[in-house]
Amino acid sequence: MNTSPIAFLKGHGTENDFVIVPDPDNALDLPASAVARLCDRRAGIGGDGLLHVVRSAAHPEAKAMAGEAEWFMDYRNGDGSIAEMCGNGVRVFAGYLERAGLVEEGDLAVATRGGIKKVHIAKGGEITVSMGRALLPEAGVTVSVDGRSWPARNVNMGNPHAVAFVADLEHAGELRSVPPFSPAEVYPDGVNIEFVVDRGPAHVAMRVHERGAGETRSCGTGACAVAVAAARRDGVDPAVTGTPATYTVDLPGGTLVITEYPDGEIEMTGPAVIVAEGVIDPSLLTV
Ligand SMILES: N[C@@H](CCC[C@H](N)C(=O)O)C(=O)O
Repeated sequence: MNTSPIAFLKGHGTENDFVIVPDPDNALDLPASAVARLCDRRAGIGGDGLLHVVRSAAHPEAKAMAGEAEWFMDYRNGDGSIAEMCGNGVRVFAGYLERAGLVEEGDLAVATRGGIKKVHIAKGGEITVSMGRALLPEAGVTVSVDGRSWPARNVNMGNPHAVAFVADLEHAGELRSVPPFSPAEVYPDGVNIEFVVDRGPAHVAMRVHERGAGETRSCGTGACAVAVAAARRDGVDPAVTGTPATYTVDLPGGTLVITEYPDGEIEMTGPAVIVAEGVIDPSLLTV
C-alpha cells in the first residue's frame, strides 16, 4: 500500500491531458482502479490518461529496452486500461523529463509498449517524435454513431484506429457520452475512432473517440493514422513517389504536423505543456 505523499504533475499536448506520476524505481502500486480515480475529473486530478514515469530497467515490460532507452512510458488510459502507445503522451513525457533535469534538449529515446520511440526536444519549443510505421490492414470497417454509419480505414499505429471521412464533424454527435460502435471481430481489444473532414490540400480536421477515454481534444497516434489514411485516399504514397508527404491535422485542442517518409517512418511534431505540480492524497491510491 502507498502511504507516503506521492508527487504528480499535470500536463497536456494539444489539450490531450495527462496526470504524470514520476516513479523512477517502479515502487508504486498503480492498479487500474487507482489510475481511474486519479484521472477522474470530479473526484480526482483529471486527465485523459496517466503517464507513469519509470526507469526501463525497473519495469518488467521495459527491461529489455533499458540498454537503448533509459525511461519507460507506462501509459494508462483514463479508465485504467493499458494502451500500447500514446503520441501526445510521449511528447509530454519527454517534456517532463527535460523540465525535471533528467534529460537535456536534443535527442532521446523513450521506451513504450509500442517499442522505442526517438524524440527530439527543440530548444524552447516543440517536440518531434518518430512514431514508427503505420500498418494498413485491408479489412474494411464500418463505424456508426447516433444512427449514422461510415466506411472507415483500419490503421494500426502500434495501437488500433478506424479513420472515417465524414461530411461534417458535427455528424459524429456527442462522442463523450455516446461511445461510437466499432466491430469487435476486427478490433477485439477496442479501437480509437477518428472522424475527418478536409480543410484544404494536405490539410484535414478531426475529432476522436479514444478507447479508454471517450472523446478527447486530441490524439497523436490518431492524427498520424488520419494523415496516412488521407494521403492514401489522395493517391499519395511516399514509398512510391520517393518524396515525404506532410499533412496538417487540426484537432479541437490544437494542430499537429505529420510527415510520412519514403521508408514509411512517420514523424509527428507538436507542443508539450506542463501546467501544475502537487502531491497526491494517498487515499486516492488505496484499493
Ligand atoms: N491520446 C493518445 C492515445 C492514447 C491511447 C488510446 N486511447 C488507446 O487506447 O489506444 C495519443 O495521443 O496517441
